[in-house]
Amino acid sequence: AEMPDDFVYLRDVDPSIRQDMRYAGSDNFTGAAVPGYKAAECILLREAADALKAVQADLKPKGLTLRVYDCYRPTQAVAAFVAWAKKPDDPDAKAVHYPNLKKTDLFPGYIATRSGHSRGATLDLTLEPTDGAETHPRGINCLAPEKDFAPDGSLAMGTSFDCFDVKANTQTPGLTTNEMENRALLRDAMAARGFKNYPLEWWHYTFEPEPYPNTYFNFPILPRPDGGNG
Ligand SMILES: C[C@@H](N)C(=O)N[C@H](C)C(=O)O
Ligand SMILES: [Zn+2]
Repeated sequence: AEMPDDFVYLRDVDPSIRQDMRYAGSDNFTGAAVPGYKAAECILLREAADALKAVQADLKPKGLTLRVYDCYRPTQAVAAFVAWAKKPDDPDAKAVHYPNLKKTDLFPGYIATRSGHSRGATLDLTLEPTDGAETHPRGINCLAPEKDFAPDGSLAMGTSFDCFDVKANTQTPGLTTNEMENRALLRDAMAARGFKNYPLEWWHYTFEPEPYPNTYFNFPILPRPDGGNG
């Protein structure tokens, strides 16, 4: 299947939004590149991408930029997550991403068996200073204490991305004032342009009303047709 006409590469809509597409490489909870991610590109429905561009513009005067971790997710990738759940733990990936839970506890709350990401209007993201260094350390426990920033240079949110734990719940108790303010900053910036947060994961947002509320797409994420990859 090919990408339908109403999907776009986010890079074509707003190249200033940082892209750190974790499922296209091995730095994710499965420890390997995920099937269907053949390029490190954020793809979204045009309406969602346009709204995200508006969020990015709103944040610019604050010296902040969005950093996206996952956007459209093919259903073959969701199937690969479900298959992953049936295999034994990789101790390293467990220690980083779900130190307190069993794989079977992760579904469907933290990892969906039928994901909104496959409908094209959902994405995972955070905030970071525009002038911050783009670092990408690996293997750090996602619950490790953060000061002002997460290990990847993004704002401290209390956990890093894809931390499957009660601490990732957006309104979890025990956050510092700074972490609560950062989560609220992201939530308010996204809400202003039509995105709704998923209460179990501070990083997960859906543009509403969804253009395809009942359609789950499975076209692969391919390199941008002009060959540009960044
Ligand atoms: C796996 C995580 N990044 C995520 O997106 N979780 C939600 C529940 C989903 O899979 O749709
Ligand atoms: Zn998500």
